Amino acid sequence: MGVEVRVEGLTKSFGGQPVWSDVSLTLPAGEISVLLGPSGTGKSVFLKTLVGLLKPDRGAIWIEGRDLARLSERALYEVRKLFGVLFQDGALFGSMTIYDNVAFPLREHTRRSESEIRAVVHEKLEMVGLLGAERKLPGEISGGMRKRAGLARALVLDPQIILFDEPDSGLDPVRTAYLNQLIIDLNQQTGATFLIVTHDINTARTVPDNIGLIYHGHLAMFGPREMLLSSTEPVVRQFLNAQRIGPIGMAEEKDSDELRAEAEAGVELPPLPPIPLQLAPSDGRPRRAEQSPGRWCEEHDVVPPAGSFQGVRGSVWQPTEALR
Ligand SMILES: Nc1ncnc2c1ncn2[C@@H]1O[C@H](COP(=O)(O)OP(=O)(O)OP(=O)(O)O)[C@@H](O)[C@H]1O
Repeated sequence: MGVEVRVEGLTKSFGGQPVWSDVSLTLPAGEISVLLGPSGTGKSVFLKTLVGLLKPDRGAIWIEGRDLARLSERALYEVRKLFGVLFQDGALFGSMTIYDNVAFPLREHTRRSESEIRAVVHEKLEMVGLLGAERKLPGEISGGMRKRAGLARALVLDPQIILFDEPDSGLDPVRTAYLNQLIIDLNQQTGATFLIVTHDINTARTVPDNIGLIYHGHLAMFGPREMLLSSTEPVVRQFLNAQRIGPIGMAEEKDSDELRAEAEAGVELPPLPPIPLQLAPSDGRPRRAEQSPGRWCEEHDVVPPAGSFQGVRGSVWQPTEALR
């Protein structure tokens, strides 16, 4: 089962320039959370700070009673084993086969024999639908397969927390749909706590249990999926509708003159799109943190956007098919 990650008042700057300040949120154990935000707002920096690759200026990251921000390098080395990270491009070693790439953390961090390693590597490659590709080099497989290989490598130490940095970047919509289903199924199988950084609105709307939005150096919002998807905050509406109208500009934030001009021109953001159903696991069982659709809205007296919670849930993922 995954572990809770509690972030309190986290601030990170480079050369005196804050990337984001005072970020507080809790990733509930075993749930899937998504982090959204315009480009350059520091989402990757946030993931790197969580895993201890970057040190925050202030604040705490509580995991199992330990504050990662205050641990020594040695203690951090141990805590890092709780994490699996899927970097944007899979971050595979180009000269190593897929098998050796996936085996790498086991050879580095454990004393397992080669036959034990083989069993784990095969198990994880099977989980991501890559059995049969072991002898290939990263350059010989597609971008989607490289991401799967990166994911298999992220899984070999049985992490409690898995961080995904834009898993869908560079993938076509069909591959993105396969990958999203794989993410749901892996969460179902492993019970680990997932945090996904993505720009894909469809992923953000259907995959997570919780959503956060970083904007203008702060965490604008973080909470259950329905809270964000029904929010009337202009920045949320603009982002979810992929509009130019609203507070987010080309170079991050629009100034007050630009916003006034928009208001005077009478341009308005369109209403929020309907809230879709969450993706369902392929095993036909409910998601680990399943809530009935519309429950959060009902409990908080929020009227969801018209047409919400309609349609058919889920799809069946076939690993062998995904390889082709
Ligand atoms: N090691 C570093 N040293 C100095 N500045 C850095 C470092 N890493 C990131 N930055 C800066 O921090 C800011 C946030 O970068 P980051 O890559 O986290 O944004 P992002 O939200 O993930 O962007 P995108 O969505 O485009 O991937 C950028 O201005 C970047 O130049």
